[in-house]
Amino acid sequence: MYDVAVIGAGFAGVTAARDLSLEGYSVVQLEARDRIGGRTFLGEAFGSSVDFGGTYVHWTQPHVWPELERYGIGVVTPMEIERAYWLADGIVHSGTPAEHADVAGPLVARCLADARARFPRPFDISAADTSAIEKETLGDRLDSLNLSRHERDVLGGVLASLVHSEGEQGIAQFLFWSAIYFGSWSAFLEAAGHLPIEGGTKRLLDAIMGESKAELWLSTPVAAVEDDGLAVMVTTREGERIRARRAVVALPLNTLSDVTITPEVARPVRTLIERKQPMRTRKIWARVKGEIEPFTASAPAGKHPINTARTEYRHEGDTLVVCFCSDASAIDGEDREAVQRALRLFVPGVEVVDTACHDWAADPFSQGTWVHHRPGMLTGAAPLMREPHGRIHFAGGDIAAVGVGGIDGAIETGAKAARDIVRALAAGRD
Ligand SMILES: Cc1cc2nc3c(=O)[nH]c(=O)nc-3n(C[C@H](O)[C@H](O)[C@H](O)COP(=O)(O)OP(=O)(O)OC[C@H]3O[C@@H](n4cnc5c(N)ncnc54)[C@H](O)[C@@H]3O)c2cc1C
Repeated sequence: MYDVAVIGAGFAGVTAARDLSLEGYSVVQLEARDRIGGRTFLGEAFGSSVDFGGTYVHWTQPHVWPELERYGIGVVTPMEIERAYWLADGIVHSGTPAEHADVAGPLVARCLADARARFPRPFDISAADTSAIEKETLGDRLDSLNLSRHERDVLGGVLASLVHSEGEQGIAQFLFWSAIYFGSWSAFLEAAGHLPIEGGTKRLLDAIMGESKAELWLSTPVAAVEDDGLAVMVTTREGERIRARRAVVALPLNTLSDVTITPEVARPVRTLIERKQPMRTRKIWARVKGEIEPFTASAPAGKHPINTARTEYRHEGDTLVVCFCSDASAIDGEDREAVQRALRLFVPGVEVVDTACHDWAADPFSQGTWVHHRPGMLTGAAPLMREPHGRIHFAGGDIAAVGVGGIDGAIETGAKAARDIVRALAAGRD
């Protein structure tokens, strides 16, 4: 019998496995894919390495930053952006980033004006009454602002990299993210999407794994996790059974309905698992010919197949552009011509040489991208999942308390699960 079975080897799982194994516990880590990293994935494209999933970190993020410092890993300085394009009311506008901010800033401020009042102490979600906003979707909020079509498109464009479905995503998570950054959406965006890890996310994962003493089993999807009152029995899809004193379930929310959890979880948690979280976006890398002028571009969800694009790196005389598409089904990321057509709306004549992407929505071991909670879930079911369920401890960026939706949150929850287990086992609570 192992002390702990950790299921999933994304950032949450590898953090939990490292921390527990360094405390002297025997740990087995079961991962469905043939690689670690989950929704972060440093892959090969254009004769180089690019991150197909989670990428950006920031020094204001309290969990990932100490990890980078622990292993002496830096971040990449982003390319200075010179031009902004934004699609509004059917017309592409352009200006300097400051001119775009002047147009968009007041609209974002109106949309998220109550962020700090709703979440005065973001680490304590019960600090204020959130019941009203937890019934509200992003679409409800946009409708309530009485915006002109032009204004709604400008605002929709600023939010677009984080939108799949205005009618399904709760406004609460937008307000929460803004509140973490003292009510400044632009500060949140800078933290969430600016600084890639030098050498890619795999470098940090490998550093964590290098210290971990856990036994890693790749290509081992788990089918069931049962707390039988004495210990936890983990059953793989192949039928192998592994017994442990405790288990960490560090799986994407959208895959949890494929795993039988016994005893049954609380009803709100079951609802969260069954309804899944709605984010089915797409991230596409485009190699564009030449060293083009550094730009950002935005279009509201549903109004263009590419909703945000940004020049990211120079590469052998060309430029790598990262694109986010609100709806994965709206564009085939492998279709060079479709990507070129979509980018030409913003930058006429731009020549796309090659594209690369990973389909996170169709991937059975993610079934979506980063989490965005439906109304009611951020302050309802997610906090319940952060508490131990008998000997089973859930972890993952999808249920994080502060870093919800990101690498930082994955590390936050992996470390918390490890602490909870160390405390429980040290107290003799098997
Ligand atoms: C396109 C994209 C862009 C993103 N951009 C950013 C960003 O810039 N910055 C940021 O901070 N975050 C970003 N994110 C979010 C971030 O990547 C995730 O929040 C974070 O990596 C989640 O880590 P995790 O360990 O909770 O889950 P995951 O990384 O999903 O790990 C879960 C693991 O469980 C495994 N698994 C699934 N089912 C089973 C099973 N049945 N049995 C065993 N194993 C199983 C999976 O294979 C996976 O390895 C992005 C995500 C995507 C998809």
